[in-house]
Amino acid sequence: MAKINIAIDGPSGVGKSTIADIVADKLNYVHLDTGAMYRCVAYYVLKNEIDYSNEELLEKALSDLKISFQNDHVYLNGEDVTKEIRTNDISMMASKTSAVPMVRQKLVDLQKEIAKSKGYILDGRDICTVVLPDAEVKIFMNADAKARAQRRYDEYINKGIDADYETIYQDIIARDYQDSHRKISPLKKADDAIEIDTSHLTIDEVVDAVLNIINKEI
Ligand SMILES: Nc1ncnc2c1ncn2[C@@H]1O[C@H](COP(=O)(O)OP(=O)(O)OP(=O)(O)O)[C@@H](O)[C@H]1O
Ligand SMILES: Nc1ccn([C@H]2C[C@H](O)[C@@H](COP(=O)(O)O)O2)c(=O)n1
Repeated sequence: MAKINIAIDGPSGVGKSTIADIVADKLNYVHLDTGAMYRCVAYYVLKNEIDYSNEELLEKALSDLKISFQNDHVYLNGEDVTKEIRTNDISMMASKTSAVPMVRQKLVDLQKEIAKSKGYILDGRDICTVVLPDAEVKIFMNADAKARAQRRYDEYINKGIDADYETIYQDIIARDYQDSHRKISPLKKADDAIEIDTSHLTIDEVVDAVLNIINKEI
């Protein structure tokens, strides 16, 4: 069966990467988690104490970055940063640095290059609107902020990570605001994307809903 490209956007913690991973496995597609790329930039900026408002310093930093994915692991200049990029500090910094035009330019170009051929599922904030506006399937996943905070809280507790529901909820609200109010490529539903509200759906139900949409296209 001929492969297509699938674009998924949505706010923080809605389940984009969980669903994209499962669907990619079922269809034998490649999942590209674009949020992980923005997280790598944030990690590099924080680790090297780079003033990202200084264009010269930022340009040099971006030219030094080599991001790669292998077996569900994320590598930054050869270092496995899979766990390190998932902290709350990195989430908040990624939301800030992703609003900088030079950062977006570099990562969007890379993402477009990677998904030049078919068989990719990309998830992020601007995939349907900017990165893959011609994708055959475009989905906007949404869920109530309280449901998203509860899921993230449960995830941390299950992993044995200390967590406070109220802090997670406030961070989600802050990140939603930043990601959807920035000047360049803000998070928004593309006019032609199909919206799925996952607030009251299980992971399996969301996977089924996504597969139903895809099956109409392939
Ligand atoms: N429909 C669902 N029902 C219950 N839990 C879910 C559902 N979808 C995802 N989850 C859980 O919610 C958490 C957040 O999911 P995930 O990391 O995939 O979201 P995301 O949209 O990729 O987040 P981010 O944009 O912050 O990276 C995970 O613990 C995941 O297992
Ligand atoms: N296509 C994308 C993907 C991510 N971002 C920004 C905004 C997020 O707050 C941050 C981290 O992403 P996550 O891992 O939570 O999906 O990166 C973006 O602007 N565009």
